Amino acid sequence: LDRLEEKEQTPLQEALNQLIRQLQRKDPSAFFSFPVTDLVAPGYSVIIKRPMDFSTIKEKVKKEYYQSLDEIKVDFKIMCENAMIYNKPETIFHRAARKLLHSGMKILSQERLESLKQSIT
Ligand SMILES: COc1ccc(C(=O)NC2CCC2)cc1-c1cc(C(C)=O)n2cccnc12
Repeated sequence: LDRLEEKEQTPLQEALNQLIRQLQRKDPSAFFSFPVTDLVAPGYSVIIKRPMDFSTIKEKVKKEYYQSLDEIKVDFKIMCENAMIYNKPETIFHRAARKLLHSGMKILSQERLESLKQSIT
């Protein structure tokens, strides 16, 4: 394939991107769409050792980093937990993270992932 042609998406990549779309709908303020910078969050890069956001997760899907549906759950949880570590409980970001984690765990539930796995094989 020459550089410009989009590579075909694998079934796993399609399923992962479908899950990410469902998860991002639960982040209407787009607080989790892009990496948090030290500009908007002073000291962030010192406090948070494993930054994660939806754009990074999508990049990892594109680079075929995830070998199974379950692996995206790890990065999704890190992304939400980072926000609950850095931001104080009463902030809009901490509250948004707790809500996103809760709804995301339903979207990424074992039974949901199991049935998606059937559709991939
Ligand atoms: C990609 O990150 C963001 C993008 C946009 C915004 C944003 O719209 N901020 C305005 C709402 C109050 C100012 C906030 C954030 C943001 C996310 C976060 C997270 C996820 O911790 N954050 C923490 C402290 C300050 N800002 C943020």
